[in-house]
Amino acid sequence: MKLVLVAACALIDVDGRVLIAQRPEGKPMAGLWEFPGGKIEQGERPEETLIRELKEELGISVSEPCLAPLTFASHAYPDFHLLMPLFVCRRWEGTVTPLEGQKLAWVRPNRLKEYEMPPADVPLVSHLMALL
Ligand SMILES: Nc1nc2c([nH]c(=O)n2[C@@H]2O[C@H](COP(=O)(O)OP(=O)(O)OP(=O)(O)O)[C@@H](O)[C@H]2O)c(=O)[nH]1
Repeated sequence: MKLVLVAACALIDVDGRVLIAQRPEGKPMAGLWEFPGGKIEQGERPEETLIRELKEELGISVSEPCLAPLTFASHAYPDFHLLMPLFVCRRWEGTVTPLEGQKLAWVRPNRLKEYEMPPADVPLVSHLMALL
């Protein structure tokens, strides 16, 4: 089984809402809502992945001390095993902008269950509810 490492980040705004993004058409699991992030590339640390992905996907600058580890997902998909650390971030520079045509939503943690997420993400929601 292939192990896929992905770094994900829950951005949290001043009202305690969490940012989720909808996977665009044409990608696996299109239409599901997920945390911004992406695959950890060779030689990258998860924090570096997130700083890169948050810039590419959302146009924001995040500094490493603002990324706090919260929990992780370990989930067996049919074709790979996903290991995904989830960080939280409350401070960034710039305006969150959907640079890859994705839909974005700022959601209170107790309403995250109304958004269909990949199966790996479902157990993460209760951690966010406990935090916020
Ligand atoms: N970013 C992100 N990926 C997630 C989450 N949950 C989850 O199962 N994943 C899975 O982790 C992988 C993320 O990699 P990605 O976003 O870089 O991958 P992708 O499908 O866009 O592929 P590509 O980058 O090769 O085009 C995908 O298989 C995605 O379905 C999540 O909350 N955030």
